[in-house]
Amino acid sequence: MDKTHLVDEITGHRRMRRNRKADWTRRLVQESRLTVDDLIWPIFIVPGSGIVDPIAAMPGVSRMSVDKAVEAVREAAGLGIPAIATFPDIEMELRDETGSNSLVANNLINQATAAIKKAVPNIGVITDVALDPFTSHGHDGILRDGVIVNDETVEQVVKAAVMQADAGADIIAPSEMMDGRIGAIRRALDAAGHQDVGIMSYATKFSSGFYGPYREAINTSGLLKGDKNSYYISPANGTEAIRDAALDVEEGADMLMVKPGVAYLDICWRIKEAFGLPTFAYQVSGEYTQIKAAAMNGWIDGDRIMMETLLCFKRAGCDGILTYFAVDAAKRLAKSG
Ligand SMILES: NCc1[nH]cc(CCC(=O)O)c1CC(=O)O
Repeated sequence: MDKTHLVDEITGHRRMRRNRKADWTRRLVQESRLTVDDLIWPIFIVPGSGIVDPIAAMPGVSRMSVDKAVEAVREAAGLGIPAIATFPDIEMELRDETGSNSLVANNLINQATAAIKKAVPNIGVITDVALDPFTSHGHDGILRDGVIVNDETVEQVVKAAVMQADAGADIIAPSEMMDGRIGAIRRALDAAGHQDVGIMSYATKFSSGFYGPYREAINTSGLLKGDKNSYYISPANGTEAIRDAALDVEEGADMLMVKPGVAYLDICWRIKEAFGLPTFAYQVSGEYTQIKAAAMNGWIDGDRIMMETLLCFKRAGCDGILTYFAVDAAKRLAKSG
């Protein structure tokens, strides 16, 4: 039997492979593209100087003292990366029940912001106001009688946000998922003269096992009692996530984030469709580590999967990605011209 004829009968004139036949056709029809402009690089800061301390659970990622972070950020800016996000790993002695170090004007995170903005003024600095790096229990808010208290936490987070803006932060990114925080932070920033400081809301932050290596990086895993289910969103709930994001939009968020990333691409798509705000995904520590670990075993092509996952965020509607791969991906993008 004539095999060509058989295919023709089934497909008619519709042959999808025509557009895939050569490199030039594939380039012509490519829908989504990843560029260096899409990348935000999260970094970990430690006290001291001259320190580059590898994080065991995140091969290729290190905690850096402020001086080393400045050097690394200068390199990132040179590669064209538009923004970084900072997370502090502070001394255990400074952590307490209420995370009071978050309200010290020249704490580690604010020192880092000031130094980075001074040395590399053209890179955007995004800071988180959650209390987990500062609390002795590893929770994102203030713990009273076993409960993370919402309004009291918001009050503190608002003050921390203003201090971060005073230190030079360009965008405040609240990740602690307390109700009402976006509006409260917006009002406080405006009252303090920081009208131009933006808010990237961790609008939909899911209660996820993918955060494991991050908690090692900032040394909260040993501290954390219980889970974060009373403030993060259940991985089962997409519609609830959209409602939560809607409130953040109403309260004045400039940008929205979905976290974690790859397992939540449906949320990215829904958020972008629903609000049209600049939408970002956070490819979190566990996602990074999965790829790295498998690649180190020779089981997958790590670079290929890095680029593939980042491109998939773009296809899912994201305007950009927070990723520990940012520098590696930027280098690859520079090479491929
Ligand atoms: N405010 C907490 C916070 N800030 C950043 C991350 C995770 C980032 C990552 O896993 O890469 C988390 C989650 C958590 O520890 O519960």
